Amino acid sequence: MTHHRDDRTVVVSAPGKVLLAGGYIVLDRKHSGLVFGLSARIHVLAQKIPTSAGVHLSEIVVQSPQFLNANWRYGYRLAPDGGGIKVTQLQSGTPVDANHFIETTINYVLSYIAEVDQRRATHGFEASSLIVLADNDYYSTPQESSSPSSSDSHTSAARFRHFGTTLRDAHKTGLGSSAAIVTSLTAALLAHYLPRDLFDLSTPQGKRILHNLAQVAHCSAQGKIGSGFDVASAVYGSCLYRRFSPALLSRLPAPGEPGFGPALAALVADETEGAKGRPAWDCEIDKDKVGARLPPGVAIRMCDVDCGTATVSMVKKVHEWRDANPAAADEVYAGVQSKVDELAAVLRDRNVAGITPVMRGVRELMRGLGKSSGVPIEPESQEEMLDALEKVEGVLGSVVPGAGGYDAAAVVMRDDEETEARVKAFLDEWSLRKGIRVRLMDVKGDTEGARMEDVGEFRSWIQGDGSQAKAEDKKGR
Ligand SMILES: Nc1ncnc2c1ncn2[C@@H]1O[C@H](COP(=O)(O)OP(=O)(O)OP(=O)(O)O)[C@@H](O)[C@H]1O
Ligand SMILES: C[C@@](O)(CCOP(=O)(O)O)CC(=O)O
Repeated sequence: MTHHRDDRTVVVSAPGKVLLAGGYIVLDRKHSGLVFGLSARIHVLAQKIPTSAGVHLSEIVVQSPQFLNANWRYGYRLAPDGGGIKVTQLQSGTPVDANHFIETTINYVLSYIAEVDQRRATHGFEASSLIVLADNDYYSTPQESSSPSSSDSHTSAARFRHFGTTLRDAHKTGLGSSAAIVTSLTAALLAHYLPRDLFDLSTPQGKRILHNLAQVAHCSAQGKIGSGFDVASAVYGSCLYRRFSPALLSRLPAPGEPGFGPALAALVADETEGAKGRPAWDCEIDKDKVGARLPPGVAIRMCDVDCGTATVSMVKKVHEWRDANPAAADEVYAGVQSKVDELAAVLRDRNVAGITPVMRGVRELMRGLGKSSGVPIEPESQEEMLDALEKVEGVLGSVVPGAGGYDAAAVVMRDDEETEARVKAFLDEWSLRKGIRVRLMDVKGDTEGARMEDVGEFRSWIQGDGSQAKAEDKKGR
C-alpha cells in the first residue's frame, strides 16, 4: 500500500447551536432563522492507525471514549459503476449499536474523496482512527457519575467527562450533537485524506465544500426532515439562515447506486442546476446581519431542563395546522419573521435596551403558534419559569429555542458573575420548589464555526509516541 503524504493527524471541532428565533418558519425557504453557535464543541481527531511492517489494515475505527460500548469499525470498498465507496460496519466480539450518523458520514465523505482525488481510486484509503470528544455540556451529567474519562493519564480527561452510559441512554441537552459531529467528522476526514489544495478549512472554498457535504450527509442520516440550520451554524457559526430548496437532494442517487460518486462530487462543487438554471445551493448564510460578536457585556446562556422533546411529531402537527389554516399561518409566520429580523438587528447594533421587548415578542408569537396548532412550543411549565426568570436582575430575555418544548431554555443576560450567581440561585430554588432539575450550563453563545484545533492539545489521545502529531503540529502553523 502506498503511503499518502497527506494522511495528516488533525483535530477539527464544530460548535453546537441555538436557534434563538425562527423555529418552524425556517423550514420554509420564504423565511429565515436566527441561529447562534455555542462554545460547546464536538472535536474529532483523525490519525493513521500505526501498523507493524507488512501488516495491512483496511478499516476506519471510530471511538467515542466518553460512552460505554462506543467503538465502531468500518470496512470499505469501491462500488461498481460510479457507486462511490460502500461502507459497512464490521462486528466482532460484543455487538455494538449502529451509529447511523457516523456510518452515513463516512460513506458520503469517502465517496467524495475518491471522486475528487484520483490517486485514491488506484491506491485506496489507508486505515485511520477517529476519536470523538464532545464538550461536557452536550449531555446532562448523571449525578452518580463524576469520574473522569478513560485513565487519568489523559491530560484532557477532565475536559471530556465519561458519562457512564451508552450513547443510547445518554441525556442530550439539545445543543445539536448530530450536526456538530457530522460536521467535525466530515472536516476531519477531508483534512486527513486530502491534500491542502483540495481541502483547506481556512478558505471560503473549503468551508463551502464542508457545508455542502455535511448538509447532504446529515440530511441523509436524519431522513431529510430538518432545515439544515444546525449544520450551517456548525460550519459558519452564528448567522441569519435561509434554507436550501429541499429538491436539491432529490436527484442524488443513494450511496452504492450507479453514478452516486460523480453526482455527489458535482453537487458538493455546486455544479448542478437548481430552479431556473441557478446553482443548486440556494441557501443564504448571512453573518453580517448578526454581527461578528454579541454586544459587549451580553451573553447567551442555556438552561438544561433535563426533559426530552419529540421534535419530529411537533413539526408534523404545526405543518398540519398550517396546511389547514393558510391565512392564519401566513400571518403568524410573517410576524415571527419580523421578530427574527428585529432581534438580529438589535444584537448586531449592540442595542442592549432593545433586546427585552423583541424577545418578549418572540415568546408571545411562538406561544400563539403553539396554542393554535395544539403543540407545546412554550408549554405552561416553561412559560411560568421563563416569566419568573425574566424578573431576575440582569436577565434581558429568554426563549424556548428551536422547536421549543421541554428541552433547554435560552437566556440572554448580562455577562457578569453577579448575574450568573443570581440566575443559578433562582434555578436552584425553582428546581426545589417544582421537584425538577434545571441548571445553568457553562456553554455560551459564540459566533465562530468549524475550525482546525491545535493537535498538541490532544496529544494524550494520539496513538504511538505522538511524534507524528508533533511534526504536523509545527507544519500546520
Ligand atoms: N459523542 C458522540 N459520539 C458519537 N456519536 C454521537 C455523539 N453525539 C451524538 N452522536 C450521534 O448523534 C445522534 C444524536 O442525534 P440527534 O439528532 O438525535 O440529536 P441532536 O442533534 O443532539 O438533537 P438536537 O437538535 O435536539 O440537539 C446519536 O444517535 C449519534 O448517532
Ligand atoms: C422546528 C425546527 O425549525 C427547529 C428545530 O430546532 P431544535 O432542534 O429544537 O434546536 C426544525 C428545523 O429547522 O430543522
